[in-house]
Amino acid sequence: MISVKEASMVYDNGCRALNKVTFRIEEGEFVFLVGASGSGKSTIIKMLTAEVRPVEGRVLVNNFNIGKIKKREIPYLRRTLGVVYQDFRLIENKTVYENVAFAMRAIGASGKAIKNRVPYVLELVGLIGKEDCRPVELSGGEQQRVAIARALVNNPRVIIADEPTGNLDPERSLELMVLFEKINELGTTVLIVTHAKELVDQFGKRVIMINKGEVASDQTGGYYTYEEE
Ligand SMILES: Nc1ncnc2c1ncn2[C@@H]1O[C@H](COP(=O)(O)OP(=O)(O)OP(=O)(O)O)[C@@H](O)[C@H]1O
Repeated sequence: MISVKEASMVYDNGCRALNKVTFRIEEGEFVFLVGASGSGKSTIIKMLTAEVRPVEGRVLVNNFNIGKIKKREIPYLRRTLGVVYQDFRLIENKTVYENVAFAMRAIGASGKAIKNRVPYVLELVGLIGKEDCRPVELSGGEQQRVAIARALVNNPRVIIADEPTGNLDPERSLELMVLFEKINELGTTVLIVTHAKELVDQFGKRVIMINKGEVASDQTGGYYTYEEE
């Protein structure tokens, strides 16, 4: 569960990126986070992953209090979150299988657990047959699926994706959103930052719109609009 209450965030240079932001995301929800460039979406993601801290207000993520979290607790917070970035961030000299298995090894999973789990997530994201490929041998959409498999492999409670379709064509973007929907149906909470207006409208999910560091609207049902400055 994610609970953000009256949270503000100010960068070191004095830029007030978030101003008294409030929203709550329950277990199992599917939420789009939208807003113009510079409105504060990435800052919200950074706050949820404890890369930055609120200067006021309260932010709870899966029972961790981000304002008070100790440095040594941050890896445990992050294990409850699977984060997917626009630029994939895969390890270039490892295969698809190894990229995903690596995330399990990093938290000390047994060889047996890895052998059981990795094929399951690769099948879930539609990458069976690509296990031995290196990222350079894959399309953009396939690379993004590897990133999603890696984010999912440790069974996080929440998947957070920052512009996951930013580098994909409309057809691949739609397929990717369908995959996120499937992951959500299997029980994982999904939070997606996106500029892909058509997709957001098409899926009819809850949409939180950020404008100049504040929540401008929070409603379910798709259609949204904002002015790019
Ligand atoms: N490291 C930083 N130091 C100082 N100011 C920053 C930093 N990162 C972001 N900002 C500022 O904070 C505000 C919010 O930025 P943020 O990256 O959260 O926006 P965004 O909605 O994710 O934009 P985009 O859609 O372009 O990725 C902007 O005014 C930006 O200039």
